[in-house]
Amino acid sequence: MVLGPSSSRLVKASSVFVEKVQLRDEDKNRAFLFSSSEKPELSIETNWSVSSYLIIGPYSRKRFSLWLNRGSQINLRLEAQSSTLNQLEAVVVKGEQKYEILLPKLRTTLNLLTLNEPIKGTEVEYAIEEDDRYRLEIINSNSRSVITMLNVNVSSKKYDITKAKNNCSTTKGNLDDWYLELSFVARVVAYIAILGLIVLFIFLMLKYLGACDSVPESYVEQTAVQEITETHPILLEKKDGCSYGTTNHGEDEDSRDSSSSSEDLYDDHERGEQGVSDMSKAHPQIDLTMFLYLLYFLVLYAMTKHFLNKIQNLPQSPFPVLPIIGHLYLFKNPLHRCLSKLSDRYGPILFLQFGSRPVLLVSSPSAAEECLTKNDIIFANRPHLLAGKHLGNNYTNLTYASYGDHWRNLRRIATLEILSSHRVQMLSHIRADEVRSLIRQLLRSDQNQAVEMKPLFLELMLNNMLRMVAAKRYYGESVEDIEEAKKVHKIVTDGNLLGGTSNIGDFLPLPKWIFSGGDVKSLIELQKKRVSFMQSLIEERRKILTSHGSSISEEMKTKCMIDVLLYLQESDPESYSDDIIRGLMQTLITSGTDSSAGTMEWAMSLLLTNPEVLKEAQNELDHCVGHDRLVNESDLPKLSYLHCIIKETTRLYPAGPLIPHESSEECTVGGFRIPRGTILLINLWAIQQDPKLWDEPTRFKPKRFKQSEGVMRDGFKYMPFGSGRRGCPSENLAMRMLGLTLASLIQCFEWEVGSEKIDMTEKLGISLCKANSLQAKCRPRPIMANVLYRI
Ligand code: HEM
Repeated sequence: MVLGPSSSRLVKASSVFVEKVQLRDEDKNRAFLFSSSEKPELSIETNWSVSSYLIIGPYSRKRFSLWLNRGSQINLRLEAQSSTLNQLEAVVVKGEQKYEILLPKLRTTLNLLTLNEPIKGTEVEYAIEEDDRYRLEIINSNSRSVITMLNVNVSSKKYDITKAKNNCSTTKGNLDDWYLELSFVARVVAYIAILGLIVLFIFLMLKYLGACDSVPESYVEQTAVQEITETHPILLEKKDGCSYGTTNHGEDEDSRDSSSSSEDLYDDHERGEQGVSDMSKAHPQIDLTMFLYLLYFLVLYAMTKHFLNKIQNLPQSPFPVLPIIGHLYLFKNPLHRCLSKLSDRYGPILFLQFGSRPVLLVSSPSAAEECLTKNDIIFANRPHLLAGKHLGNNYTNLTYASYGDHWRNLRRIATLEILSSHRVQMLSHIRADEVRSLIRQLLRSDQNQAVEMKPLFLELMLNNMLRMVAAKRYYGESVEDIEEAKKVHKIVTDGNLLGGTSNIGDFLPLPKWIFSGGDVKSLIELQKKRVSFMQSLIEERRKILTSHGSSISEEMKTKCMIDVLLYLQESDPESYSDDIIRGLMQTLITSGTDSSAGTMEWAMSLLLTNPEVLKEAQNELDHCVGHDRLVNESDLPKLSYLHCIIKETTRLYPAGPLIPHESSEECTVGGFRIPRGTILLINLWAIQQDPKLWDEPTRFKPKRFKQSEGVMRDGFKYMPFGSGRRGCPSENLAMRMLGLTLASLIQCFEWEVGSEKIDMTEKLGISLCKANSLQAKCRPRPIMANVLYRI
């Protein structure tokens, strides 16, 4: 919670439910905590003021959060050079979740000192009408940084704590946000007592309904009446007296009896109908009983689960958790956004139940750090899901394998033999070739027609990966076998589609075939095709290598990944079996194509919606590379603005917005107990757009990364490639590919939006991609004509 200098905040906690309140003050601001059985009066008034010099960058803002109670007054005074003052603004924003900009009570302009350039001031005053969090924002709309003097004068209303009992301490005179943490220890006894009362209440209700319920008996009786034949009603009529024909009653009665048979029949028919209508009344009662039983069961289950979580010291969990489906009823697509909302509401460490599977949802850098450093090995497993079983070769592929010797061996081969800086550098000609081929394709396209970008980026990445893996390209120029290309395209796109879909059967404690029979069939079919395609590539390379016999050169042995691995297979057939080679090929092709192609598409979409950023990137390229040659990979370190663009794109649209891991043993996160076998989801998307960590988090502002050039991580608040043991092994390759492609497209073409507005809707498959593909128009830049002519 936020506090400010000399302020007080009232927190209500019922002593029935709360046993203890703890205050954590990690920044050592020193805060007092008082407890009182009565609500204290808001009657103390204190004045405090702070003056501070601020340096605010161009088009940016500085913010400070305070807690103010109703009746407080806040006065802000800004002083700055007169030429900048008009573009400086101070506002107060109210609210913790929903923001509301307050209007000042008073606004005056002051004439102050006169130096070389006169310093002028402006003053605003606000009256606070509600206890809430308030954010002071100083907005600089100048195109240059400004130095400003900010004076804050607050007349603050505080609660009178003279009648309070316990306390602990503070005072700090600057304007930093003050975050304290209050935790409430639940009074378990109170919860159990209430649970008992609810159970008793439901039980009594059921009992009461049962006692009043003569329906079941009459229901049976009436059913009997309804089933008998025409003569039976007369028999029934005599049931309580004597048997028919042996009566002692008088004649009248006899005659009435005999003559009344048809009436009785009619009466009984009516009674029969009565029975039917009673029966129809009985149904709602039965339904109600069933419903109450169900409700009783649900409440009991949810409350028991809730208590157990508290008793077991598990993190907070949204209430209620339902039997069988757990919290699945809460989710909708896209999952990362939905989970982010849950974290906003319940906190950054949440314990969820995806059907029968426990899930730890983490949405803060500190909790992510705890999972990926202190508990790195414990969380180094991946969750076992259907896709991993069928597409991951029974969880033996690098991405799906559990942490252990097998995974270590695969990871070693991938990082040393395939994705090492040396090998990535050696294969730079492939990337350059493929990017040039993309440019040629765009040059041939109709300039008045919009081009769909995603298929082009996918083909670029696929050709690139297939050439690295098997020295073979499948698309575009100089590809003869179109049918084969289509087949490969389908295998890869189906893999992206099915690999990214979560199956409900993964989470329900029921046999998988009930919910995922169809999905499993498609996964098995697809995997068969993938295995046969990968094996055919291995055989092709094996044939080429054996045909060269011992005359094979060092250069040939390292032409592509399969060659390197087949060569290693000779000396260590077990570590480099065909199975392992196939698995690695599959992993690289699947992990490498969609993530990078998707990021390229996001980056181009963002550039087209922010033409000033595109222009600045083009200027940088013109300045650093010029117009006489095409940009190449060795230029990338000089292109710092382009690097910021890529970082900002992966901040807003990380290819893996939810990083999935699983715990192999019990551990603690944020002081909570996390059981073994818990799926960990780090909501990277939520962390990278957290308003507490990022200024204007949803805006595309590449310059925010200007200070951290060259690095692709900022602690645990920005890590698009993950972190720790299971972090992406291909960051270097991906960054080169992204950098070279975007730089070439920006250097060679002028870009325009293809349709009126670019739709930025997200779709979460194997990676986070655009729901609707980007359509863009491009014209070759005349200034690059000489280069493009030769390309
Ligand atoms: C923009 C491009 C990319 C992004 C943003 C990205 C991001 C990620 C992330 C977030 C993870 C999970 C990290 C974790 O679990 O902690 C990951 C894992 C992985 N990535 Fe990437 N990736 C990209 C490109 C690539 C490429 C081009 C390849 C391969 C050629 C690749 C191969 C892998 C593999 C094999 C893993 C699994 C590692 C393991 O489980 O041990 N990625 N990536």
